[in-house]
Amino acid sequence: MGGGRVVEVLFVGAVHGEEGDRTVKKVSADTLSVGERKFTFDSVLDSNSNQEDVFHVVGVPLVKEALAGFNTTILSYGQSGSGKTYTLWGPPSAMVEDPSPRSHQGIVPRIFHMLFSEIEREKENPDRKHKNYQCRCSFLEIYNEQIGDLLDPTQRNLEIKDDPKSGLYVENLSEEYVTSYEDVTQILIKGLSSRKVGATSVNSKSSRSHIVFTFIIESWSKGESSKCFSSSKTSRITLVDLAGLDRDKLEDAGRQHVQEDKNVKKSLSQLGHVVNNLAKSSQPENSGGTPYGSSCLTSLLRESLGGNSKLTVICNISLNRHNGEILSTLRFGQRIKSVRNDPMINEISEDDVNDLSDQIRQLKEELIRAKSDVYGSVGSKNGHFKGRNVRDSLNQLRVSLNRSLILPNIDNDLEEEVNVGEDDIKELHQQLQNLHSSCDENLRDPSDKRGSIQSSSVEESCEAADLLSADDFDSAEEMEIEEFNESVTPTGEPPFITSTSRALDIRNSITISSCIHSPILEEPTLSESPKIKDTLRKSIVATSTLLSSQNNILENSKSLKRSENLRSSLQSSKVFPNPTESLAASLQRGLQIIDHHQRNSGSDKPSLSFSFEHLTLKPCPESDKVNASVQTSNCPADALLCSSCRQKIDNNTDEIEDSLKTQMVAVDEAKDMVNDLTKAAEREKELESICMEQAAKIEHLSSLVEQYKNAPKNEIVPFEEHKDLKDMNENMHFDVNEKEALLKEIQTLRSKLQPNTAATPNKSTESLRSSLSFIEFYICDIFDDGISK
Ligand SMILES: Nc1ncnc2c1ncn2[C@@H]1O[C@H](COP(=O)(O)OP(=O)(O)OP(=O)(O)O)[C@@H](O)[C@H]1O
Repeated sequence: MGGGRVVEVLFVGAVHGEEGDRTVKKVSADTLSVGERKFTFDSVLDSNSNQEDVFHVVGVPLVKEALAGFNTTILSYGQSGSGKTYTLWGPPSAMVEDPSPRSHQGIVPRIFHMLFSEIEREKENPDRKHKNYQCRCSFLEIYNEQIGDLLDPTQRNLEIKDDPKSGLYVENLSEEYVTSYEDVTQILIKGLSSRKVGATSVNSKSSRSHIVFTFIIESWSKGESSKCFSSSKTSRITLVDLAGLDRDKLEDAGRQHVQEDKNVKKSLSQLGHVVNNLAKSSQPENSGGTPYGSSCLTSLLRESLGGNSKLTVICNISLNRHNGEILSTLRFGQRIKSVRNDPMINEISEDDVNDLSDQIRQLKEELIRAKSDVYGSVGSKNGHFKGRNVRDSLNQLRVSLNRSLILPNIDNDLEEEVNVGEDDIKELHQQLQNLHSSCDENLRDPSDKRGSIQSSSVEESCEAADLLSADDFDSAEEMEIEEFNESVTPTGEPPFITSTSRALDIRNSITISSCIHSPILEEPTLSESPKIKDTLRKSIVATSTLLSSQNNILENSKSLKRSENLRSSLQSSKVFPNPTESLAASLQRGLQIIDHHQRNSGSDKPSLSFSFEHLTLKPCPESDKVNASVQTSNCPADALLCSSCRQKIDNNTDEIEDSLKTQMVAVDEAKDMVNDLTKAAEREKELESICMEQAAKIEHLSSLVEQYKNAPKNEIVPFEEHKDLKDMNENMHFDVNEKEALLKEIQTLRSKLQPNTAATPNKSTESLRSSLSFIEFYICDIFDDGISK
């Protein structure tokens, strides 16, 4: 037994005679035997001892402990008629007597006689004249599992309430302030006279209820230099007289008696459960599963059993009772002896209060600042980031990241096509007509071998070109799809999707299609732009989206500018007399259009973008054109190009694929970043919640300190509130590790935004870095200047 945990068990009673074949004997000052079995307690008193002896063993230590600031409890336990009431209170007639060794006065009046004597002595002590006491008491009984007020018998069936500040209390239980021993004895007499009594087989005035007398002492020591007090102590004395069990049934016991007996038995059984549980766990912190709430008695004794109180249990036995009852009482004494309580001096010093007061003032100021920062209506103290909070910033960050995630998606690149305007298309149409004219000229030269080879094809192409008009573009996309489907080979591969066409396909702006449906096109004579044939009208693919949004696009100054650029690009194109050269040039222009468009559209979007500059094809030298013409027999798109161009396109396709891989890496990084930021947002939410909790604590602490500092000294402040102050003070601090963790998160995010991070666009990077800086600022603001200590 140590660490301030004290459970004293005394044996009090008439120890004499024999019970059956077993003799009950006091063996020593702390041991008794029942037959061969020995029981050791802190003290054993027999019939040779009187009330004064019991008081010296139990009462005197209690008074000293109570005045020192400890909570104390006496629990009187034993079978009916064993002397519990006699030991505690004594006969009513003796209550008003002056205590004397010979008096039958119980230990309770003796305790209060001594207590007030001590208080008076303290007051008269010139060294301690600044010490003041206030005492108040209550008296209740638990009868048939209902709480009644013994000082106001009209108050029946009172309820136990749980207050977060002061703990459990009995609602509406009257309290009497007392200033003298006489005051207390009057109250004891009044309360005891109201107690339910009845006849048992061994006690004509047996107590039918458990009674609890509670006495609270508060003291203030004034400091020499202080206007208030230097320390305050509060202690509670709890005196419990249990109803006794009567195992012998009275023959004429009525229904009421049976009910009383049943309730007494039940509540004592639940007390035994609680004690067993506490004895097993033996550590207050392990008493979480203790069934205190199983009865009114155990609920009210929560602090006395395993809590903040010094506990004394008086086990009364009478040899007139059954052997089993004696053993039962002794076993209870043994079990409760191993219960560990955790008593402490309930004191609060002026320094504590001043510290708390300062802390509260500081916290209040910081809370106001933190609130204004969190909710952002007035901005931070430095005037930065007005009207924003961290979550807003994170949301913006997330939106920015999402944009970056979407734009590299190849499937969505159709948007790039949309920006080709109607005028651009018309210009292209004009370009085709020019090519058509060129084609006609070639046809008119029969001496040109290449021209004759090309003739049928070109004728077909020219027919196609004739059919091409601006209106035809309305259905261009649909036709493109149909054509593409038709051109898929039995192996499932589009026959003319070469490396070049794949590269173009990626850009989705120009599609090179072959003329496989025309036998003419089987000839290697395709020397014009692929737009010549009707099915090739879709060589420039204008999506329906594009057409439907033309007006909007044209109204947009940027789009208009792009259109103008495109137009001038097209207008500057010359018509090539040679069909192959013309085709190559057409391809080149198409690529230039795409390139130009990509660069322009990329300039106003913080998106990832491809550079197609490296894909631009130059017109082939004349020597290569002849070869190219020969190679067009199977009409694959790349077959229309020279070998060096093809090689270049192949290489470029690889570059695009590499570029795509890079974009995918960037997408993954961005996704990781979003995840990280989501976590950071959740942390920020937790931080805000901590702020709110802190606010509640501050409010409460503030009211408590104000109460202490401003209340007149003759007012009573409940003890629980002192304790609360201490507890809250201990829990007041923020964990500085939280700040470090948050800043580390920010650092990690920032490292992902370094300029060398693959494919992260500058504009987005700047935005992200700015957001991170704001979050970092916010965290430092909260922790460094704010609530942390
Ligand atoms: N040590 C003692 N000296 C003289 N009389 C005693 C002593 N102990 C008990 N008595 C008397 O025995 C009777 C029963 O005692 P008491 O009422 O205190 O028992 P109890 O344990 O409180 O019983 P119950 O549980 O039934 O209320 C009383 O009349 C009391 O005066």
